[in-house]
Amino acid sequence: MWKPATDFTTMRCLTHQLLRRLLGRSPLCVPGRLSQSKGPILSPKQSPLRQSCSARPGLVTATDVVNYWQKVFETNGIPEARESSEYIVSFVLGAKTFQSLNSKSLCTPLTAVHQEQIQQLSNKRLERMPVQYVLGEWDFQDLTLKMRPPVFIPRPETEDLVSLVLEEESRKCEKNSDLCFPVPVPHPMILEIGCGSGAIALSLLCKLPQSRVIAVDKEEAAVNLTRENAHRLQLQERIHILHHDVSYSSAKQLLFWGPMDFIVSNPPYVFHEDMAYLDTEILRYEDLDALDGGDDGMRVIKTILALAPSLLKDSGSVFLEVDPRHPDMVEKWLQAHPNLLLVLRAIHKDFCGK
Ligand SMILES: C[S@@+](CC[C@H](N)C(=O)[O-])C[C@H]1O[C@@H](n2cnc3c(N)ncnc32)[C@H](O)[C@@H]1O
Repeated sequence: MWKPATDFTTMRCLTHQLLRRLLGRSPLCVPGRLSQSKGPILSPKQSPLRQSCSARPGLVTATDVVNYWQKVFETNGIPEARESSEYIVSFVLGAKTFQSLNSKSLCTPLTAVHQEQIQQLSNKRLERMPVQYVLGEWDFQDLTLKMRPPVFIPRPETEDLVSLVLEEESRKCEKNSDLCFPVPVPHPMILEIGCGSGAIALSLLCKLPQSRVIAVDKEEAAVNLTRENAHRLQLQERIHILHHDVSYSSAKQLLFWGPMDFIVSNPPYVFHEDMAYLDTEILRYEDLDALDGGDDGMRVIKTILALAPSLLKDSGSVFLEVDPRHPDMVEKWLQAHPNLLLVLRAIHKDFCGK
């Protein structure tokens, strides 16, 4: 008889602690009440760039421009002003980070074209557009993924979720090789429910070269972006991307590819009443359905757990990213549904201890 296990793992981090760890990475994981946006105080069109030039009179360097836009962002209450400015300037100069620009690039006067590009991108940030959407790309694990509103921007704590699946897979392989007569381990089949930009699915495919992934999302924009990212990364051969709204009756459709070794999901899990307190960046630009988990944040979690017994292999596991309140709630829910034969096997905290 199969005995699926459920691992509960990291949860979306909504603390300033995270901001400290993330400085320079994501402007999105900061908690925040809906800010009272008053619009720009400084108009970047009245740019005092020339005054801030520390190269030759009349010329501006990358450092000047970063300092200038940092001030503009700060004056206008844009979170992570310095990081936003650095990301935009380095992106336009073809670098990932400001720190990676060499001293020559930092001292060379910027061209008018570069200044214009920086101005255009910075104006988007002034509208509270997340830096990831402003740049149109972002890194997740070792991958650079295209980003496009309103598809959910992958958060750094979700990298922990991917690592947990990888650890479980390598544990399984080790266990098998310890056997006197190791059996050939079949290539892992993974189902991701709610793939968004494809961050989890594509990272797993990259790290597990024998694996296959079925990536499902109910939003066409998400499915299209996952497909685009899969092609860009040349991973399209091992991924099936499905536009489907997963419900209690999805088992037959999802079983088309056979039973799964892993179901992984970062589902919408924000309690509905907390939605109004999310950052302005999120509320204005991201698909709120990607975050809103209903009254108890469990709407999609329950659907996944109810489907898991029919979709998993005997030794299969479910990995979910959840809110800190959810593990207890899930345990109670599983106790109330003993017919599912699911066991809550582990709870992992994310890198900021939540
Ligand atoms: C929090 S986002 C996670 C996206 C991506 N996995 C990541 O971690 O960056 C949740 C995703 O689940 C999708 N989703 C929500 N409910 C769904 C459902 N019933 N069936 C399929 N996808 C769903 C949303 O469209 C969204 O893309």
